[in-house]
Amino acid sequence: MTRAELQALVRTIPDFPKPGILFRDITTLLIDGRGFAAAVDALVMRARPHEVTLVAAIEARGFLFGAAVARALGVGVLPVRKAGKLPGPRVGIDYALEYGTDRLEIHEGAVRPGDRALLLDDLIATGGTALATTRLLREAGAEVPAALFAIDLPDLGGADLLRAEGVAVDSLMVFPGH
Ligand SMILES: O=P(O)(O)OC[C@H]1O[C@H](OP(=O)(O)OP(=O)(O)O)[C@H](O)[C@@H]1O
Ligand SMILES: Nc1ncnc2[nH]cnc12
Repeated sequence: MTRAELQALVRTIPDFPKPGILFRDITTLLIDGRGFAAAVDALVMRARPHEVTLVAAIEARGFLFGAAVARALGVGVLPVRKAGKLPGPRVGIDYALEYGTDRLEIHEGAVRPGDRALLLDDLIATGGTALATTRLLREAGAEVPAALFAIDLPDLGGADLLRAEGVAVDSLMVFPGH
């Protein structure tokens, strides 16, 4: 499947969840068996050279790709969760979103010293989520050599911010504009 074919499976919905936001909806891609398989396969291909020991997937849409990619790589998947979901002792970080603020958490001890974590999410916009997750994982003792996204919104600058932190960033689809 070409990049254009994959891109055609993403629906754009204006003014969701707030006026002025062009929401890139991946549910249409997910329910298309060929599209989902093509996206996962392409993410796995990009992930392999980084030789990661763990996939860190960000709640909620990141879980969908993260678990599939981790299984294909033969490594574990670390759910990076929104505040209040994890039952045990946890470490967390607050961050700003394109449309609000939030907090992400992982369990204490979820990362082993020397782990090479691949950050995985459906989309990068301002980069607030990915940057906060990178810092959280690094503070917990992991290296974060690379981050992969199904979609990059380059005009919001998130991918460049993450690269400036020393993370290799790649994505399957690029949507210019907001
Ligand atoms: O680059 P940023 O500006 O930080 O935005 C990207 C994040 O926003 C969306 O998640 P959202 O918080 O809407 O949560 P969801 O996956 O639970 O829908 C998306 O899935 C990314 O995680
Ligand atoms: N424009 C957008 N579309 C879908 N998810 C997003 N997360 C942050 N910005 C987004």
